Amino acid sequence: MAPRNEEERFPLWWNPVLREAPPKSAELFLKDKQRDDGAEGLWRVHDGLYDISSFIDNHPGGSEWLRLTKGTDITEAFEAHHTTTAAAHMLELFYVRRASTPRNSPYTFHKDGFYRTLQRRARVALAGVPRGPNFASALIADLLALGTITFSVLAAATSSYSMGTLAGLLVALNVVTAHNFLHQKDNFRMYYFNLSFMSFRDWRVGHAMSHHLFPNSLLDLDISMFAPLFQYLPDPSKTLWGRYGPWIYSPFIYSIMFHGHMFLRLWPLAKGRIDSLRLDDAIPLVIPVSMMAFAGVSPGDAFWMWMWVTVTSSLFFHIIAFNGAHHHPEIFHEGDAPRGDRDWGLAQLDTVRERPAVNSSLFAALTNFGYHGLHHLFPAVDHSRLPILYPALKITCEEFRVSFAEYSLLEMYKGQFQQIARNKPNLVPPGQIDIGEVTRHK
Ligand code: HEM
Repeated sequence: MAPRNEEERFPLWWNPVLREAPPKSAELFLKDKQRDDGAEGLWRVHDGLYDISSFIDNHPGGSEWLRLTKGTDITEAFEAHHTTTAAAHMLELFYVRRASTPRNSPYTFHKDGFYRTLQRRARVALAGVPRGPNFASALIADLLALGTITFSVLAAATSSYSMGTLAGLLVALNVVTAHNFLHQKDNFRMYYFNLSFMSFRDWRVGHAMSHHLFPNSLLDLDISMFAPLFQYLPDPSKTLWGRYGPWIYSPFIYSIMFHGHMFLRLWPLAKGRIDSLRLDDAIPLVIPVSMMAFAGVSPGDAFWMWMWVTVTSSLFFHIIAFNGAHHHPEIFHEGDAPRGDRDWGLAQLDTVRERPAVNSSLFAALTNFGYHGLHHLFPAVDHSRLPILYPALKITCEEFRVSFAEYSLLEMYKGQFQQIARNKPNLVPPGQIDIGEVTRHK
């Protein structure tokens, strides 16, 4: 197939008529969707409008998913989060009418397409298997949370900034692990995420609804929120500084990002908007309060050690997160020629590369965004259960002649910076690779 022409290539998701600027926050992302999705104040799934107001508080996944998404098209979220057919059957009870506009999203979920085929196989593989954490997954998360507090207290007690750095590493690993839990039905381990000053609530929108469902596009907040500091899309208008500056300033920016979240948490307070704060926004205080309570240090000493733990954890977390599975010059980003088949599942695989080193154990996967392709395809399934789905993924990839490539950690680290430097769109769509080149998961 010949490379697609300019009009077909760009924009794929981004409709400049509808939006003046990419969304920069979870709030804006939802507002844009409410305006653009043709959901008419209800919930849109494919071309149907549904009023699920009466179901919000009974939703087995938790009420928040539905409350947050009122007035938007939830097709991708709905398809990806349910591994049984129960939700689809239940949805019919709430049907109101057909939507009057076509869907804004380019993605499809055809009955015999890649994702629906994989979903059917995944259902068989997961029959009788709980979707939530197994013992090991829960234990890893709990021990990391406990380790975070223990080492923070030890750092304060010994006034050791090396110990504080170790505590920072544990916070970072704890937060990446807690990310597994915020995708699932409400559970207490999702609160571990907030120890970092980030909020699991914001991540349920900015990460679960935006990045996960529209990866590497302008609707992906992980892309739009960090521009112009980190410009991942292959935009020909990038400046030399925009392309190569991150090679110099990344570590500094990574280190202060948690403080950025702290500022965002405190900003409503400064403006007297106490009602916008939730009880779980106070979770980061567990660290300094534990330092004072168990190490007996003064509030001032606890504060400075806490700030150090926050800086180091921010650095470690963002090294892991930014250099994860999505950015490399060979991976599809909006602006590149897209695959002709707009199946949602294929779009996930086109924007992810697996890293065997972080798929080598459950601990490595939980703390480094491992099993990433499957995690995107089935976000509500605990990481400990995902390996069960590899045979289904492999067969489906073979059937649809889809490559499922694996890169080394180093390739991905280098690739992330090379991707920021890339300003020319790839003209050859994903899916043009010969199946013989496919690297398969064992
Ligand atoms: C924004 C859209 C939605 C999201 C993100 C979402 C998320 C979730 C999550 C995380 C779970 C727990 C899954 C598990 O433990 O395996 C779940 C379960 C469930 N949800 Fe939703 N949900 C959404 C919309 C809906 C809607 C519209 C309905 C039906 C009207 C629905 C019905 C159900 C049912 C019946 C279950 C339990 C069975 C199953 O997991 O398949 N959900 N949902």
